[in-house]
Amino acid sequence: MPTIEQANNMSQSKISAGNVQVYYGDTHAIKDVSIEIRPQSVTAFIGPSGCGKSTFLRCLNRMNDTIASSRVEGRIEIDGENIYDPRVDPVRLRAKVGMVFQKPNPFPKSIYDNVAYGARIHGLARNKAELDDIVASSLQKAGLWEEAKDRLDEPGTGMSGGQQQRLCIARAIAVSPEVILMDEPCSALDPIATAKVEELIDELRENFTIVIVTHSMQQAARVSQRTAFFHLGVLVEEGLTQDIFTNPKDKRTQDYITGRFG
Ligand SMILES: Nc1ncnc2c1ncn2[C@@H]1O[C@H](COP(=O)(O)OP(=O)(O)OP(=O)(O)O)[C@@H](O)[C@H]1O
Repeated sequence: MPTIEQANNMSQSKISAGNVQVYYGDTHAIKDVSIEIRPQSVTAFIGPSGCGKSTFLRCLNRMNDTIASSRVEGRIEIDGENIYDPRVDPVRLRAKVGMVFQKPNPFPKSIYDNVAYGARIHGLARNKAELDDIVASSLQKAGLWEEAKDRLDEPGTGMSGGQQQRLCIARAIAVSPEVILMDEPCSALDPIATAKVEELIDELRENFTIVIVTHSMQQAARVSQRTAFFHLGVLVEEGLTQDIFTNPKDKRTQDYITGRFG
């Protein structure tokens, strides 16, 4: 029987993972990880290099399927649906669970076409006017409309690094995802662009469930409501961000947040 708190956690979950193992060939990269991720909030994954944060993040939209040597075991459900069910189409899953990467990676296309790309593939617009609306509203939600509206035909790659990352966020938003996974989205950005993306993450959580991998504990503290600390492939502890940073339960978390390793 789950405790009342566990039951509450379960009923509030957007993503529920149980006993997840990930292997790369013989390397056991994720060891028995179970976690509940809440909707409309930001969950940060932190931990020293190589602890498995990105590997676990990639499990949540089956990006690991693209790595031949990787094998995922255990249970991962989004809205109660097993995302590893063979009937699930990974392309549709990745529209529902979008991803933003470490380095901004706009397509070598115009700003407009970068944002319109996924909407076209998934047939989300019936005509040009609807596509225009999707592009405009996605750029607005990504906080990029003012900077982009007069240069929609220019290449996305001609924007600054911070603008390119917000363009990639607009591209992810354009296919109406429910979850956005971010793998160190600010690591290639300067402090001003980082602050803009962090502000954006805070706004986006009203409408999306966000999971962010970050090397920066300050960033985790600024943007997330909950934090999960990974070490050597194990999820050591997960909880309210303020508790993890001020009153961690596990000595390994304490050592990491006080800079004793990592
Ligand atoms: N494509 C891959 N093939 C083989 N092993 C991999 C692959 N990707 C990751 N690993 C291994 O899995 C483990 C976890 O790596 P992962 O990149 O998930 O960690 P991380 O915590 O995100 O690290 P970092 O913070 O440095 O990005 C490491 O031992 C790593 O070497």
